[in-house]
Amino acid sequence: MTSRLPPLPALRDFIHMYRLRAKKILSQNYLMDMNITRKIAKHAKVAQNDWVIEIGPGPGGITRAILEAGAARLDVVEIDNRFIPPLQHLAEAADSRMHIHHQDALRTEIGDIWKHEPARPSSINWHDSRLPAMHVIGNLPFNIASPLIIKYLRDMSYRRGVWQYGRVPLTLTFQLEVAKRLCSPIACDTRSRISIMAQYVAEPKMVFQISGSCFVPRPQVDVGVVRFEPRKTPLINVPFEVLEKLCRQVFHYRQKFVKKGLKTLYPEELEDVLADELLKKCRIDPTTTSIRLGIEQFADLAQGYYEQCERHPGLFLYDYTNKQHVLEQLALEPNALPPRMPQFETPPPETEDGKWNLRDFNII
Ligand SMILES: C[S@@+](CC[C@H](N)C(=O)[O-])C[C@H]1O[C@@H](n2cnc3c(N)ncnc32)[C@H](O)[C@@H]1O
Repeated sequence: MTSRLPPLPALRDFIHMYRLRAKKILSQNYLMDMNITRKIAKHAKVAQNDWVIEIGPGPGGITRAILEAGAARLDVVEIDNRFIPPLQHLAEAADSRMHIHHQDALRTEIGDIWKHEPARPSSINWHDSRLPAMHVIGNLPFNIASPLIIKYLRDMSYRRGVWQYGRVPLTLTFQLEVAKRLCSPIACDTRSRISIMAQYVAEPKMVFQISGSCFVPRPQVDVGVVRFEPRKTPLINVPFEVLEKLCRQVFHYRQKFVKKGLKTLYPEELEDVLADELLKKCRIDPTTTSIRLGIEQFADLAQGYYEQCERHPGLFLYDYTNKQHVLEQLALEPNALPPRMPQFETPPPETEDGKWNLRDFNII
């Protein structure tokens, strides 16, 4: 079922009416084809009465599609003041369903937007198979897509922001190369830090691709639309920041033996001992490469590295590019130990015999 909007000027006319020339500095590439914007809303699974936050609505192509799909409430976050009048035009047509936030998405705590809204859809327990009737959607500017997805994955891992309400799905666009990395399976050239960070806490799926020629102005690259469904239980049990640091160093030398990247986690005097200890404990061949490591091996590495950081205060703060870094001094810093793992309620057993295995997830 769709919700009709009263007659509005066509998107193209909107652009002319409000003189909306794309600004390169804000990576503005508009989607003018309503068939594509409706396809995004459909793949995001927006249903009648759902609540949605849209990042970077611009002239409002996806915004219209979300309203047409029947969203009961739509909050849009847009940084460029030139879009506010056309968005207000749309909001008036949407019969108080739409709310505009003229601000920077990178500085916006999207979880706060609905905090004091009593009519908000019910929260749903993370272990429930159902998802809350809420969505985050955006055709993101390429220049903020990466920091924003990292922020959202971190919030998801801590079940904060909109994820305090349950496993709210995210549907975002990325340049195709980044979309492929997010969804990359093991042993592919596209496998990278972001593949692990996205896949341990969510199930990212590239739902369709959009040719660059569908955007105005046309970007140099094609685009992938990725839908992230948060996992009931993350596949790796260490704080987000610890995994992020481990992955950054492990993927530092993609073509080299994994040990070379791992060594950059430690000060020179400890690098061989601690890298060997970790590899041995995780039963990982030191001559393998990072792209050949499965999520299960990352889970072991992350757990082992976390324990090392607890045993050697200051290690978590160590940065091999900073020549001033000395472990004894870092150990005196207030945050010398890694962050604590957030405590969530124990998940119910996944199978009849109460056991579950990472191999049940087909991404290893
Ligand atoms: C690629 S355009 C997409 C516009 C529209 N969603 C569409 O599909 O046609 C990205 C939009 O994000 C906005 N934007 C850029 N940086 C932003 C930020 N930090 N916070 C919020 N919006 C931002 C731009 O002004 C622009 O409207």
